[in-house]
Amino acid sequence: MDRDSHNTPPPELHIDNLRAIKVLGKGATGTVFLVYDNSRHQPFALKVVEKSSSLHHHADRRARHEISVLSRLSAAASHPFLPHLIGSSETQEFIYWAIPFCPGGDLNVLRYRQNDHVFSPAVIRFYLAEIICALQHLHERGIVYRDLKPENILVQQSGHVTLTDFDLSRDLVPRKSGYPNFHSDPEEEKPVKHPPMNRKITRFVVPKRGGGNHAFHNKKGLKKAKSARVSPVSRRNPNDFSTNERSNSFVGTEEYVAPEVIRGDGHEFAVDWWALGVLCYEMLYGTTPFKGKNRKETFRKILLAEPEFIGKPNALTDLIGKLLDKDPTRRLGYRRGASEIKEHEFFRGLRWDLLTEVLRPPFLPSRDDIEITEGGIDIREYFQKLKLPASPLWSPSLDECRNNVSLPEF
Ligand SMILES: Nc1ncnc2c1ncn2[C@@H]1O[C@H](COP(=O)(O)OP(=O)(O)OP(=O)(O)O)[C@@H](O)[C@H]1O
Repeated sequence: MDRDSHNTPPPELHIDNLRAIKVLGKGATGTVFLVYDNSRHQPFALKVVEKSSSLHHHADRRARHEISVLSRLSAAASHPFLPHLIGSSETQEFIYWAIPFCPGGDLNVLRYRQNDHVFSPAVIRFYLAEIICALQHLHERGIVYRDLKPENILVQQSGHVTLTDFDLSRDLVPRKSGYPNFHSDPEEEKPVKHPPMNRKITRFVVPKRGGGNHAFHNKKGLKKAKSARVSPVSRRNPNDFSTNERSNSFVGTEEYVAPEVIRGDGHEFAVDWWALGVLCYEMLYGTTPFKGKNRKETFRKILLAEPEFIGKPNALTDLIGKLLDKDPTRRLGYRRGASEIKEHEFFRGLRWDLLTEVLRPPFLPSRDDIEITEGGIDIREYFQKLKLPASPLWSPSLDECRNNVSLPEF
């Protein structure tokens, strides 16, 4: 996003005029605050990225990329299961933008609240249907999401879902005919080996061969990402940032990464359908299908192991199996995109056109979730305090720590 393409923020969206009610979450790049705006009489979520963050290379570029995706998504009528950009701005220190607040938390938190930490097939059907519609909307606009996981699926006040976090998304070139795809790239990537890493801290990119500022060579000459989580934006040189190349960057959250990404074959929209299969499996069984003791084992399983299903095969396990086809060209959704998945038996009888009309989604957030605290948090001060050496007089609240993961450099 260039500076001029920013939506001009309304004056009340200036960071110095905002007081946050609480920290909603912290991700690898940003801190998300709940902000109550008097003039709008409704709260919104404000994602704030520190430009100079020492933890994240090119945090500003990634933030701009996310804003630009959000503003594209908001340009025409916004999609009911995708966020729209309320406004964005920047100061010398921060880039920040506002999106609607989702009081229901994310699907991971919601799953943990269920008995046995799993959702019923009926609930899975509802959420999957909405996620498929959101992905379809992105794919039709040439955007591959690349970061589908329960933590990025938020529940709106209405109980419907919204996808969040677009900084790893990428533009692809549609095929001349049929479902959009990458142009094929004859150059093949070698498999990349990675040290073990925990799921919570695993979003990473291995750059396309020959590129990438943060790549380094290990003893075997294989490139590794220096940072645990470097977005594709930071990997691209300016000429790369166009839409006309197949991506060989390595992106995603370890347990959700598609086999073609690990193989370095270049990847396309089908990675989102793979991740949908993993998500569906996790919602059904409470664990992801290829989880190993460490990253190496997880990747080995992703490449070689078949998902294990418990009990009798049924429409849902059939759907998962077809989404988890290791060959992306045979994977459900590869040929005709979301339409192919919507036609699967698991969704038989579902009125896709009436999804938004469902008045009683499986879970409705309670209205009392928003407590407006006196005074609130001064956002600038919040970041300043983070820079101070740990003091017994001030420490982030549990809420503030919830998603605060440290990122090992390697
Ligand atoms: N609109 C929203 N409403 C409520 N909570 C939100 C909203 N947006 C984000 N959050 C919370 O903030 C957390 C971090 O947000 P987000 O995933 O966008 O940040 P990030 O830095 O890009 O994270 P990641 O590490 O996944 O890249 C989310 O997991 C979620 O808990």
